[in-house]
Amino acid sequence: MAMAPPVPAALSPVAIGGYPAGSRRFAERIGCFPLQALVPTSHDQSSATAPVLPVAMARAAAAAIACTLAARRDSRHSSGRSPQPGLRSFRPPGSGVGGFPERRLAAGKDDTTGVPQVLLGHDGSPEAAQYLGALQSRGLQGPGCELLSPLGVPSILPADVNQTGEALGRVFALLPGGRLLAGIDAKSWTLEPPCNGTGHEWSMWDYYMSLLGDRWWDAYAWEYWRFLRPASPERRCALYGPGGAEGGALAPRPSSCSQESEWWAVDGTADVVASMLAQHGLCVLDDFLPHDVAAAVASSARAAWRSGRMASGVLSTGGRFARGDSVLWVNTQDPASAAAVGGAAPQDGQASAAAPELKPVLESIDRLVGDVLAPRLDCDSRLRRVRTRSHAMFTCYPASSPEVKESLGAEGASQSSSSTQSVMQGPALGSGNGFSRGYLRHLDNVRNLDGGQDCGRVLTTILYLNEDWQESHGGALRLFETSTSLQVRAEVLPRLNRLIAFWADEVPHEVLLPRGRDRFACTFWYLDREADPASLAFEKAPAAAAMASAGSMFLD
Ligand SMILES: O=C(O)CCC(=O)C(=O)O
Ligand SMILES: [Fe+2]
Repeated sequence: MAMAPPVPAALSPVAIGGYPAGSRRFAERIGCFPLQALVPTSHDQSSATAPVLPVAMARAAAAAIACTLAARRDSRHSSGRSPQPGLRSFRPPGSGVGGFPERRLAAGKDDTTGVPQVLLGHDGSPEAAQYLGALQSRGLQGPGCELLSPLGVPSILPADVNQTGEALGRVFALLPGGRLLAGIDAKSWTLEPPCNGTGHEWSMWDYYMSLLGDRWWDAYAWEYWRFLRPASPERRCALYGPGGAEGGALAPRPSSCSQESEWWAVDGTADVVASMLAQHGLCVLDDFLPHDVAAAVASSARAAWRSGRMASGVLSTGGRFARGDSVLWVNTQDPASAAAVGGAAPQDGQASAAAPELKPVLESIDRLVGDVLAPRLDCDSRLRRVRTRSHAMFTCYPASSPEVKESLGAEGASQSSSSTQSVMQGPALGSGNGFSRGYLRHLDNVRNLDGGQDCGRVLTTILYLNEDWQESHGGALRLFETSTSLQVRAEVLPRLNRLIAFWADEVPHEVLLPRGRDRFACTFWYLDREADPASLAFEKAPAAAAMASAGSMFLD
């Protein structure tokens, strides 16, 4: 992989634009590019390894922006109002439409010499002009910085948007080495990571993909890498112990409990496990089950995969590229009756196969949730409201071929000049065909997000099923902090008989690409809604237990 050219000192530390909180919907409305507009800054740990957006792509994206702006301008002129962002209105770059000065962009295209050269453009709005002026006064000036402004494109923003004071215009820039900076301009110049694992984010990338074809991946990866931050020292120390490595066991079985099969339910240990969930939003238990129980489930999952019964994971919104797993919903008993209601094919979440080996697993996980966690987290009303459990979902993330070019993975990270920074794998995407083989950052329940639907999921629990899984096999579950989307909270390898539990509505996470091995897991969700064809009553539900101890006559 080509190293990113050194960041010219003249460009640092200037940050351009970014999405202020709340502007995301607006971004969708005008079909903006989700690239953050920024220049590497001194506090950016990853800039040394941030890949360069390929020049060809930067040019394509810039031309696409210009085309979109021009198309809007034309249609505003003809219809008198601004159209919705139209994916179809895009004309391929190079067609010379849109009045974008290709000539000028070309001047920046082979600037890998380190001579600062920044080409800037904006949509002609006074705010954007002012914004650029301010940038220039902060160092973006001189012979290396050429202003392409205005482009003759009037502001695309409808008056009501201006009144919100959020979004003011648009600026884009082509930086040395082909970095394209584009974004919605706003009053705030704060740098904010672009996304928090929402469907909105995925729709944006869908849009982006429709503009850029397969090259969208470069942009995604670029932006991802740009913002990715390793877990904070405090979190690492609390989760893994001093000097502990990511991917290790978080709550190892104490040797004094070695004879217990449910060692985690023993009083002192149970307290540790519950406080881990309370403090960190997740808990991880190694040797969760007797080894042969876990091994039986693992072979059942592998058999399901080999038999071809697993189907591609389903997403309800956006993100055609977002997940690369195959899944099979299973139940402990013959699911035919649930699956074949009215002869219809089973829906997402409805079991379509029986896996009797799951019975002891379910009993243990129910015990963990109902008897260990719920009573100890009594002050957290989320667990008290749990009533049902989803069917179990077997997943397989098929191995990416060893030669998958992970241009943003360990190879890129190892070029980091910082010895304190760990080598971190790139985003959950396979390169080349633009499709994920992992699962891009998401939340299992988006109910806390603006306009997000509540799917009832409270706690996600996953049992991993891969014997001898090493770090070199990739495939970690990467969990992020809640509010800072690319700040890593923890990374957990999918080792056989490891159980993880985390809050479904609070912990964004992604599955990184497995390398050279298929990756198997079994997931259950605990829900705060009534049983339906995709879920079963959870007998150890804290609410039920409380009623039982109170001798409620309504308990059935
Ligand atoms: O398998 C994993 O580690 C996580 C999968 C996941 O995030 C999901 O299915 O929602
Ligand atoms: Fe998930």
